[in-house]
Amino acid sequence: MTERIRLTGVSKRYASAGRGPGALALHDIDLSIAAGEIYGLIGRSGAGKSTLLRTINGLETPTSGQVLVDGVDVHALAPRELRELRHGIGMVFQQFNLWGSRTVYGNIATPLKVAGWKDDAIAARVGELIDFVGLGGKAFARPRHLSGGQKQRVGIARAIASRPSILLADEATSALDPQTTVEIVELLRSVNRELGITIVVVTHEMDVVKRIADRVAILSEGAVVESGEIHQVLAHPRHPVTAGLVGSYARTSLSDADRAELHERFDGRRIAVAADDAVVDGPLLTRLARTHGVDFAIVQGGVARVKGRPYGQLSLALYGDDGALDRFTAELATQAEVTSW
Ligand SMILES: Nc1ncnc2c1ncn2[C@@H]1O[C@H](COP(=O)(O)OP(=O)(O)OP(=O)(O)O)[C@@H](O)[C@H]1O
Repeated sequence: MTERIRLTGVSKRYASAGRGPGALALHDIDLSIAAGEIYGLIGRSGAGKSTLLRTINGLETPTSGQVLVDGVDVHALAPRELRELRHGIGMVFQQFNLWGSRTVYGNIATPLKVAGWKDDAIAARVGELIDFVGLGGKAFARPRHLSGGQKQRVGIARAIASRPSILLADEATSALDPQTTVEIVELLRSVNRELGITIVVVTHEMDVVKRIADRVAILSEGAVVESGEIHQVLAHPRHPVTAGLVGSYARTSLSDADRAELHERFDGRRIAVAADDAVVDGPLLTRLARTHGVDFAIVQGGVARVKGRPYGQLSLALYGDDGALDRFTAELATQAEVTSW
């Protein structure tokens, strides 16, 4: 694995408006992002996601710690070197940040002009990008005549115009409706797959990281509380903040209120089974139930998939005699994560 971005012990405290210390936006962040992957940073509003993203291209300076991009210490660079580094890092924004007075062509061409490209090279590159992002025929439209999704396509074309190796996406789909979000996520995936660009996606939407990320870090109050491969994190969240994000998204796990209510209705043996491959990609539950003479009802739960692999939870109420229930539960537990509720 070639490491593209590494953060070591990164903390950021904003200057306070008045007396006393300002907000501690980042606390001792360690993160490693590989070349060619899509890395998701998810967390609630105020968790520090944007601040973290902006330390990568030097828009924010950490109070302490180090940010390396391709081994180069971003915050030790002279201004001219930093400008150079930024040519290799594109960025897209929630509100698109297009120049309203310029056409689609003008928006995409501007960073190339600034970088000193010749006019004919710019024309060829912009034409190519307009096709790549699916805006054929719109070259001379102004942003006010474009939909949100089309504006973000321009934003993406502009961000990748000078062939960066990294793209930072700060809530790039948060201003879009669900269908347009899916389309923009697909475009970002093409940027990653076809152009080999490493992408860091900041979002508060679980559905977005689930669709796009290879790996994910969960931020809470300026700290990374959990990180790992996307399926692993969704299927087996270890931190309550992660479980909260996954649970409220997939609505699979029981809240305390659900549990209290369901306990009144189901006072026998109650188990929750993680919706692992073994449980939902085959007839394990019914087979074991038949073998051990047990019946069950699924009282709540859900199964979702990430990269084709299932995750989620099924809450069951079991019916049968104690010995049969013990044997059923014990055998099930050898193949799936089983808890009682
Ligand atoms: N320029 C600033 N000056 C002072 N405090 C700031 C500044 N920018 C952010 N903060 C504070 O730092 C913390 C992290 O903010 P940040 O914008 O990074 O979080 P976020 O997870 O991206 O949230 P959101 O999705 O709401 O933007 C918050 O407490 C915020 O109020």
